[in-house]
Amino acid sequence: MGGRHRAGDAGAEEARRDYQSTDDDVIRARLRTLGVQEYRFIFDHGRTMGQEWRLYDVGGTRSSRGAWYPYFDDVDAIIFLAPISPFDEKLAEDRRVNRLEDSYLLWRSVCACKLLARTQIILFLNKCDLLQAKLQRGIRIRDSVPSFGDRKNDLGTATRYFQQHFKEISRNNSPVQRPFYVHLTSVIDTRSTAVTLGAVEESILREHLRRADLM
Ligand SMILES: Nc1nc2c(ncn2[C@@H]2O[C@H](COP(=O)(O)OP(=O)(O)OP(=O)(O)O)[C@@H](O)[C@H]2O)c(=O)[nH]1
Ligand SMILES: [Mg+2]
Repeated sequence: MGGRHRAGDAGAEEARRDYQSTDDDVIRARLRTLGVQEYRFIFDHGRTMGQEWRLYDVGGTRSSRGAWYPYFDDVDAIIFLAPISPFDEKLAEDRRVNRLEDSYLLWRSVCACKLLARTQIILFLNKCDLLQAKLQRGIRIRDSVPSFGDRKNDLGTATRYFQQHFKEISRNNSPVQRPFYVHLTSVIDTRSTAVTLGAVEESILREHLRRADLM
């Protein structure tokens, strides 16, 4: 599978040569993740300098989820991106399903997965910038999420509320108790994302070393 993806990447590289895109263009390019993308990289600074990291980006649409399982077997950590701005939107693949509800269900099945019982799972509550914009436009959460009730319709209250919900799902469904790692993110903001990823790198590394020590 790796070979096929690398071949695909080579094509994309070809196309990029004539066109000098900025990082921001790349980040905002409206590309859906199709299939599983593998990225290998080596940090040129920091504690894991020189070590290879492998990152697999798996598509989140319902039809892509079946492809995840083989990757769960031997993984140090999972970064689960849950977009929290679409609390008032439906899935493209099933117009009856609220996108936030769908993220809750998916989060629950990842937390409950026995293969991942001892895997570190790091939750990114993502698209906070878009959530903020929606709230500023006056869109009320409780109109789509009745349980939100009379709480203040602001970013801090909303993120705390959603975070609490994800935390409870993790606590109630994980086969073995696990720490709850969460970050509020807007991944188009490269500077703050770099800080978040630094913390994630540290945390994965610490866990990796702790396990190596136990073995
Ligand atoms: N404003 C903003 N846009 C974002 C953020 N994260 C992703 N996007 C944009 O949202 C669009 C769709 O990306 P994602 O929602 O990550 O979806 P995807 O990776 O295609 O979908 P799956 O991997 O299948 O779940 C892209 O144009 C991204 O640049 C964010 O935090 N803020
Ligand atoms: Mg994606």
